[in-house]
Amino acid sequence: MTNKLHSTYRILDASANRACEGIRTTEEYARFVLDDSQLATDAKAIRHGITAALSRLPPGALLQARDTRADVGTTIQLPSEYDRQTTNDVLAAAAARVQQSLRVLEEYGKTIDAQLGQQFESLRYQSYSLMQNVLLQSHCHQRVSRINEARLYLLIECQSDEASTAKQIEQLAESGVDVFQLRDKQATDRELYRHATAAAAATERTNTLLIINDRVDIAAATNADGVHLGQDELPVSAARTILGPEKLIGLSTHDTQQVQQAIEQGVSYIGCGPTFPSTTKSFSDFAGTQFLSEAAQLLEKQPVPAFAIGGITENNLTDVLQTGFERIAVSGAISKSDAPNETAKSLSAQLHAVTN
Ligand SMILES: Cc1ncc(COP(=O)(O)OP(=O)(O)O)c(N)n1
Ligand SMILES: Cc1ncsc1CCOP(=O)(O)O
Ligand SMILES: [Mg+2]
Repeated sequence: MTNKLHSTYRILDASANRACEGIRTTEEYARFVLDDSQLATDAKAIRHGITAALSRLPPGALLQARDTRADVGTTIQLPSEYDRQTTNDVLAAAAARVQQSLRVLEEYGKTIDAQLGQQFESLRYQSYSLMQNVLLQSHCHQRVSRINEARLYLLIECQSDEASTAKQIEQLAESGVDVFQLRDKQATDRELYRHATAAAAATERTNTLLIINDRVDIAAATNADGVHLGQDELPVSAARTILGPEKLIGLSTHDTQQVQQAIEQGVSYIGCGPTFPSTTKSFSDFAGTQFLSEAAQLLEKQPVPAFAIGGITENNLTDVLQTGFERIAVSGAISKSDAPNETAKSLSAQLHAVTN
């Protein structure tokens, strides 16, 4: 074997191993984090495709060329290779590894035979769509687990400018707010769009969620996590058509029949109320704590995250918790407080004390 061919085989061997390891890492994520058998099967098919492509080479050629002890690359390590905080960091690193190594396989493969290069090119394209689907599913999965874990949900308006909206989110996220809903009935479309864009960046930085009130279009056009709909607004199915499978859809409910229908429509969460008279919205009828108790019972058998809403404050939170609800959505309690961050901390602590 010529020296040139020997080096090429070493490159193909190392890159095939890296690609297969990266795909295997993705496959485990699809299988054990996402519980998605189709994505796990797609990943496996790409791994097998790599093995099939390499079978065009003389049997044992790659193994014979392997010389790990003489490989100068095994000792080159960057601090970033050890920086993995979450399973998503692992997935992102694996995705980058797969794409780089398939490109290397494609380029060096071409020097051996054009068809080998083509096979790796096709596997690289397959890996792009696999990674895209896994990442989309992973976003969706993260949103669903965040809304499940959320306890304190805050409705906010656009502040004087986008930076102030973002700052408000950052401070209140630090104080325990898990979900922010941008609800501003006065803002123009352009203002709403700009503030939603800034708010989405702030919720991403703080690992919280951003929901847009009423406006499916703004939720779709920005990086928001979803939309909140009322009973007279766009049907859930229509919002789902616009938003696709990965965004959250919340629905307001005022009686148990609406709760049952919301569950059947596959909403991501529900708002239940109004519970008490509110300082930010006026109502003629109140579903009250009786409705919360009935809804809590219904939700025991068909769990969907549910947030009690309407006039909830530190003073009446115990009445809400007694109904079996463990999540609340508020506006006035925090936005009209003299010390919004302290109020948010106190509400969050009380809510977490119930479930911990
Ligand atoms: C979490 C949550 N629950 C209920 C509502 C009320 O929504 P809706 O009935 O559509 O009324 P408006 O907010 O649009 O006035 C909500 N916004 N959020
Ligand atoms: C939008 C909305 N829907 C029911 S109450 C309410 C306003 C927010 O609630 P509060 O200010 O009373 O906490
Ligand atoms: Mg509405």
